[in-house]
Parts: sequence; structure tokens; C-alpha cells
Amino acid sequence: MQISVIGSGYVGTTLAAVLADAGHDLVNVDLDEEIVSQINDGVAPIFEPGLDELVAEHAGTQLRATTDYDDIADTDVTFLALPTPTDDEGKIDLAAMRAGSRSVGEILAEKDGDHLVVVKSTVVPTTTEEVVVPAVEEASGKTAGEGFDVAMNPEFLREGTAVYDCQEPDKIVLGVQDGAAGERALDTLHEVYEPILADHDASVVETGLREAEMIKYANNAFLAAKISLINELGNICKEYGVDAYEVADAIGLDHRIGPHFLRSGVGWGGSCFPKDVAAIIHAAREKGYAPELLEAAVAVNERQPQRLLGLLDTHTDVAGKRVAVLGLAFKPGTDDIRESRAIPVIEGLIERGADVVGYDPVATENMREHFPDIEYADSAAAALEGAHAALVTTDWDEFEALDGEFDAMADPVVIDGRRVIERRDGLTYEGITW
Ligand SMILES: NC(=O)C1=CN([C@@H]2O[C@H](COP(=O)(O)OP(=O)(O)OC[C@H]3O[C@@H](n4cnc5c(N)ncnc54)[C@H](O)[C@@H]3O)[C@@H](O)[C@H]2O)C=CC1
Ligand SMILES: O=C(O)[C@H]1O[C@H](OP(=O)(O)OP(=O)(O)OC[C@H]2O[C@@H](n3ccc(=O)[nH]c3=O)[C@H](O)[C@@H]2O)[C@H](O)[C@@H](O)[C@@H]1O
Repeated sequence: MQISVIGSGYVGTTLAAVLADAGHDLVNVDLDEEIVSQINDGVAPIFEPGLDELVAEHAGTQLRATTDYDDIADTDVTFLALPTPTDDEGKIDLAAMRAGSRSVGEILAEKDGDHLVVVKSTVVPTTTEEVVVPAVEEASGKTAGEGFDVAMNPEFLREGTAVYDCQEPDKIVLGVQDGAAGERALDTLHEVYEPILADHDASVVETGLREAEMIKYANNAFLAAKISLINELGNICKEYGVDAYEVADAIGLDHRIGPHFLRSGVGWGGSCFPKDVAAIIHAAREKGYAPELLEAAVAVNERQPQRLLGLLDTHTDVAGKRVAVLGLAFKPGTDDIRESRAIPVIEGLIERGADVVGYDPVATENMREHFPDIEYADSAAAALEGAHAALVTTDWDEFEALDGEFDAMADPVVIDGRRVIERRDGLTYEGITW
């Protein structure tokens, strides 16, 4: 099948590479020439385990990238994997979706035959019907359901395991319009996902457009709130000297709760939970509904880094002292630092007058752009050397193996926000919720 994907970011590149690997012919369109030439050179534009291999294998044959929207004319289906950030008030910014939809419409104006436009991006309910469809219609001069069809197919991949999640999803959600247009869209989408479903047993949910849009927000909001709830419970555990991880292990045995996403710590970050929870809160408020639980989930999340810093304050005054921050990525397995909990932690240390030294196995260069003036170490050992305290903000596996490295600290104080360091003799160790 001939498939185009607009946007070559985390979702677009992964989707394009995985669908190419599944046997389809892929065109990936992005405005960024550097990204496009990287893909055509067989190099993934982002750090994502397994992605480089797929891009290297299929670039030049089943996968090609371009800045030219004209190339989508020869494809049967176009996925929009464009950014949907939020503004300062939390409102979703649909500028890229509007621009991308218009560009697709301009090509469809000249195209004979069926074409399916699929919204892959995370968008608030009614966006597909009220923003994407009108933009494509206006630019193409065609009507949805007649000149082209439309679908909403949200993505649930996680950064760090994007390729795996895309190849082995729990579920595939297909949101379509009612009637014959919806049936046609479903047939096309089943053809797209047929090779993935042949190799892997995923649930397929067939639903409406705005239901599909809402399922994505409900998924992310539920997971973010689950972490905030375990963080809240963990904070209470800490007050009683109870280990929150022992409590989480026990409650996770109840199948209604489940064992996943119960790791309490310094909170959730990343490109999606913060923006998506903010966007659905804003959208709900615009509808006149006050989503108090979700707002509380955000408040707990904003408090966790301050609690980590507060614990540090109980052990030492860091003004003028070297303090190591271990882990800069928002989670392990990625170099993405967007909304990383390390950011408010570093800000708090700078406010306290500390000399901050950051270390991350892969995210240093990204954090250097955000904080150009702090020091960065090449290894955890180098960061710890001479430090008066260390704060752990990302649960990279390699931190578990740290041992003798703590001996080189000026003051062996470790405040762990991710439960990766083991207590040991000679170390003043404090966990955020244990
Ligand atoms: N990053 C993630 O883990 C996940 C993201 N999503 C959603 O998927 C969507 C895309 O997210 P990411 O891939 O993370 O974004 P990203 O920011 O990594 O990539 C977006 C790409 O679109 C390109 N672009 C912007 N405007 C364009 C235009 N008019 N035409 C062509 N290309 C254009 C940019 O140059 C960039 O390369 C968002 O709605 C996000 O919420 C959904 C699930 C997971
Ligand atoms: O919409 C999206 O972009 C994606 O957002 C999340 O994926 P991602 O942000 O890549 O990462 P997660 O593994 O969900 O972690 C998010 C944050 O929660 C934190 N977390 C996670 C789990 C946990 O138990 N505790 C915890 O603090 C992580 O450290 C990280 O900062 C969702 O898990 C994906 O399903 C979704 O597609």
C-alpha cells in the first residue's frame, strides 16, 4: 500500500519506519530539510531504540522522506503526525494541524480517486470534524465523504520503546464517520494495519471520530493521574516512615489496580502527559466543566520536584557547593528533556546558589541548550566526584550499579527521586517516598 506520513518526529518517523518494515511503501513529509536528508541517508532523526536500524534498512527503498507535499498524491492514505503543543493557558495550539491539513488539501485538489486523511496527532474532541475537515475541504474544493475520507487514529507509543509499541500495540483505535465513508475508511485502515495485526494480537476498537480523540486524552489523563495518586500516597507514606514501594507492590496485586504505573517519585514529565492533561483541562473548562481531579493531579506533579529539593534542604545548605543531578531525560531510554523533572530541580538548585553538575547518558546536549551555564559531566562518577549532594531525577539502569563512585563525594548525601540507588553504609540516603 502507498502511505504518506506528514511530520517526521517521534510519532511520524516511527510510524513510517514500522509501516515500511511491515511491507508498505512510505513517504514521510517534513518541513525540516535536515530531518528529511537524515532519513534519506538512513539515519533516524531522533534517538529511539531500534529506529536507526529500521530507517537504515528501508531508506531509499520502501521509505523516503521529502519536504514536498506533491509526493502524497501517489499515496492512498495520509497520516497527520504533526505537533499539537499547548499555549501558556494550556489551550491546544492547532496551527501545525491547520497548516498541514491545508497543504494536504491543496494536493487533493489535483488528485482523482479516493484518499484517506488520518489524524494521528493527539487533538481535543471535535478537532478532526471542526478543524481538519474544513481545512482540507477548503483547500481541495472537495467534500469529506465524497472527494476524500477522514479518520482519527490516535497513537499510544511511549518514547524509549516507540518501535516496540508501534509494532506490538495493546490496541488500535479507529475513529471514523458514520455511513459508507466510515466503512471505506475502516477498510483502508485495516489494510494499513493488517501486517501488524497478522504478527501481533492487538485489540481493534472501531468508534467515532470524537470518541477516538477522547480515548487518547482519557488514556494519558488516567495514567498521569495514576502516577500523581501514587505520589500523593507516597508522600503520606514518607510522613509515617512507610516504604511507598512496599505499599504499591501490595495494592498492585489487586487486579482492579494493576502493577503498572505505580512507581512513585519526582513526577511525570515528557512531551505528552503535561501538555495533554493541560489541554483536556482547558477544553473541559471551555465547555463549562471544572475537572478538579485532573487539576489536583497537575498540582501534585508540580510539588514533587519541590519535595525532592525540600528533602535536600533538611540535610545540607547547598549554597556555593557542587551538587550532582543524575538523569536529565524525562525518563530512561530517551534523550528527550521536554518537561523533564530535572528542569525544576536544577532551577531550584540554581536558586539555592549551588554549583550544579548534570549527567545523563544521552540527554546532555539537549539539556545544555536549556541550561547552557551549568556544568555537565561525562559520567555519573565524574558528576559525583567532589559533590556535596546528588539528586536522582531519571531512573537510568546504569545508576543502579553505582557503588564505590559515592566514595569520591565530598559529602555522601543522595536524595533519590526515582528509587534507583540502594541504601548503603556510609551514604546519607533519602528516598522521596520511602
Ligand atoms: N512523542 C510521543 O511519544 C507521542 C506523541 N503523540 C502525539 O503525536 C503528535 C506528534 O508528536 P511528535 O511526533 O512527538 O512531534 P515532534 O515535534 O517530534 O514532530 C513533529 C514534526 O512535524 C514537523 N512539522 C511541523 N509542521 C509541519 C508541517 N506543516 N508540515 C510538515 N511537517 C511539519 C516538525 O518539523 C517535526 O519534525 C502530537 O500530537 C503528540 O501529542 C502521540 C503519542 C506519543
Ligand atoms: O501521548 C504520548 O505521548 C505518550 O505519553 C506517555 O508516554 P511517554 O511520555 O513516552 O512516557 P511514559 O513511560 O508514560 O512516562 C511518562 C512520565 O511518567 C513518569 N512515570 C511513569 C511511570 C511510573 O510508574 N512513574 C512515573 O513517574 C516517567 O518517569 C515519565 O516522566 C504514554 O505512556 C503513552 O502511552 C503515550 O502515547
